[in-house]
Amino acid sequence: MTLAATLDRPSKTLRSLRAQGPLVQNITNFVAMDLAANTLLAVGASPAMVHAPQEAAEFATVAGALTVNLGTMDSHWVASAEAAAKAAVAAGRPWVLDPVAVGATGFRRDNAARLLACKPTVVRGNASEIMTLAGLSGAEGKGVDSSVGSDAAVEAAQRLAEQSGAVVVVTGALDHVSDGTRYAFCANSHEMMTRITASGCALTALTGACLAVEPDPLAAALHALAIYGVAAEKAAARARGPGSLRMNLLDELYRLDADDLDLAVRLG
Ligand SMILES: Nc1ncnc2c1ncn2[C@@H]1O[C@H](COP(=O)(O)OP(=O)(O)OP(=O)(O)O)[C@@H](O)[C@H]1O
Ligand SMILES: Cc1ncsc1CCO
Ligand SMILES: [Mg+2]
Repeated sequence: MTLAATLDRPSKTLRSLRAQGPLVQNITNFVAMDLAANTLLAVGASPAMVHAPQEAAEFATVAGALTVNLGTMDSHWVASAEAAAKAAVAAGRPWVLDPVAVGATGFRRDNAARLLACKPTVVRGNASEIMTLAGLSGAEGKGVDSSVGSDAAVEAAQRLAEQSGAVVVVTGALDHVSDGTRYAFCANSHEMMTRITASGCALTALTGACLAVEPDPLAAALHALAIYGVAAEKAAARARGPGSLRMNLLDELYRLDADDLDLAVRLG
């Protein structure tokens, strides 16, 4: 399958990110805050971790995009996230849902259902999470990690996109994107990325940044995967292990040349 010409140039989105430096609000987990904020800064965006019930919704009307990650929620944070998501939608701002470990507990399933009802622009998760949200059983994750490969969740992604109206991203060895009608994948990445906690959560934050500068949500999600995947490959090539991979990932996101990106990316 050949990719539409509008989708196969992630350099355009990277250049827009650097030129516009979008403000991205993140209601994310305690583990991910540092990596997600540094990922956004490295590509040229401005992160703000704003979750207090007194301000989360107000801030969502000002930020270029919102991301909500259900990794370490409590009931107060869920209420903040729901209010912020509704405010973002009312203000015409895109928002991303990351349903961390949604299959693990009833609390997480309830939280994800409440947030899905607030119409996310993009849902980004691993294969177990996307299969659970699509109502397919048999793939309960191992806590926050997936128990199956991403290829097993392609149909679930399409089904969830149709059900929810969101663009759905499933990450893994191949990263898949569906809006229910259109489909694309990104093959760039490195297996060692699974040894860095919150590497998916940081990608969710980057997806928010891309949505703030690219109006087509499928293109924005795919280009976030491309930018992140190419940077991850370059970072892994020089890494001695997960510690230096994490450091190199931020360096490579910062250094990534837009023309090199289009040459290195493997999209389909
Ligand atoms: N088997 C794999 N081979 C190569 N890259 C992978 C593999 N699995 C995941 N990745 C990459 O790792 C990153 C995180 O994806 P993953 O599916 O692990 O997210 P996640 O489970 O939500 O992570 P976390 O919860 O730790 O934030 C993505 O960039 C993805 O492409
Ligand atoms: C390890 C962990 N636990 C809750 S959220 C999180 C970060 C990866 O999803
Ligand atoms: Mg995750």
